[in-house]
Amino acid sequence: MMEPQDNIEEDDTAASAPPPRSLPRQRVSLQKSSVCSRSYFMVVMVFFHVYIINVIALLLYVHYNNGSNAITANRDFTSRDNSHKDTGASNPQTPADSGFPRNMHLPRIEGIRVGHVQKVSLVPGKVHEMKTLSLKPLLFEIPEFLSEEECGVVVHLAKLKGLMESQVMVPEGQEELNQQLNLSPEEIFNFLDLNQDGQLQPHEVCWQSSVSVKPWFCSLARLRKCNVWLYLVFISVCVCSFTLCVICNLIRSQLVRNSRHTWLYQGQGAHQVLQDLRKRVTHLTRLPSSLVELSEPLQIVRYEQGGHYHAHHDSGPVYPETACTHTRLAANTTSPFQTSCRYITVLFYLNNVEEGGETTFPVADNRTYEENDVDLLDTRKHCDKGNLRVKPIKGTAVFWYNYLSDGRGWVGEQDEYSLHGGCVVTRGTKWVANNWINVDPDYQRQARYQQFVSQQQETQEQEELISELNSDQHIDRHQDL
Ligand SMILES: O=C(O)CCC(=O)C(=O)O
Ligand SMILES: [Fe+2]
Repeated sequence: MMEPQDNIEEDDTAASAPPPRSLPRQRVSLQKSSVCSRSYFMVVMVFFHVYIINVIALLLYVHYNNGSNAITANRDFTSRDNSHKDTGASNPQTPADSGFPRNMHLPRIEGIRVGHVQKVSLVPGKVHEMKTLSLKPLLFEIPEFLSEEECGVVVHLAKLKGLMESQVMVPEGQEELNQQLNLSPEEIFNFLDLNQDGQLQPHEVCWQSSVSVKPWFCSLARLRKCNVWLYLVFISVCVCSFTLCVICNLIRSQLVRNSRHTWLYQGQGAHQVLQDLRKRVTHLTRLPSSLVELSEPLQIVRYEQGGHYHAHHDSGPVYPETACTHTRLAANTTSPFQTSCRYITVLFYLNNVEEGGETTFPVADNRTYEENDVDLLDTRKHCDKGNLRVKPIKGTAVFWYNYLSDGRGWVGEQDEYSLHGGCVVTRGTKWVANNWINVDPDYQRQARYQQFVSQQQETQEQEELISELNSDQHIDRHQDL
């Protein structure tokens, strides 16, 4: 664009003939127009560049917006609208025979109002009463869910199987050990996540830091493992010395939980009481049996006198990048974040506790949460300040939803009000059992998992049939406790 102007000037200077009289005026006007063209040119260029920058910005915006839409679409995948398509005809991966209907909706029991009692039929010839204890979380109590004998059988089986410490003390020098072991962030996370719910509660983190400043107690833990006699000497010293006992209690109160537990398989071949219990839970929750059957085994917990479980969520929040422990195998994901995706907790009381040991829901129905300054998570100190406490009565079951509904019949966000814990057992022992129903908030992942399991079962059945035919021997089913 500069060239025409230059040419004009060159043409002017090249003119060798004496300039006509009008030339100076013409030259002045030429110079004027040159100045105008330059500013015009500058303005045009500025506009041109602004235009180009705008176009690039627009393109970048569209590009990234599409990207985030993809993420949103991925998240929406958990919604029923999408799952209709994704698990339906458009998804050849979800077979009709995987026990996972294409339009599965999770029924959710209505609480109506606190104190509302509804009759439920769980076993032939008996009607149970189910009382709404709170709406946030949706929490119910069912007295006589188990008979006295059934409670006895479950406790007996747990004793036979043997219980392990629910939370072990952490040895000192943990960091150096980590370096030696070369633990990945995921492994360290799982290690810190004492209750394995996929998230780190303040107590879990606090416990780690308290360990580092109390090496003396860690030595106690080591001695306990290594030398029973030395440990007994320590225990005697603790019993005799008032000061030491105070410190012991302090440390115990810092544990997230002070209990022992074991797991009991409830599938084919398990004790009839355990199988019956699972069927009853299916009726109670009104969930598809395939979901209940593929959930965690029954967890039995024993608290000695002084035992507790600080307030916690049984399952953590689920983001698109969070994997569920139960569907992980089939999810084809390498996400370091995982949670147990326990949609429902059914808690059974297996004995009557002499004193204490209530299950607390400190923020249920949000009546006192805002006003309280105290640490409501501390079930040793502040159980009485929580909103709701359930007294453990032998045979009673309580159950609640750890997740809200997504409004379309599937699992939504974590229900923060489902925070709960076990108050300290002040006299006697406490036996409880947890039946957790695992559902992946991502419908597609749950579908793939169920498909995966049914394929495995088919292969196993085929193999069993072949080996039966080959050896012509009867295969005894494994009788698992
Ligand atoms: O012991 C209780 O009352 C509650 C137990 C509990 O929350 C659990 O085991 O996750
Ligand atoms: Fe719990």
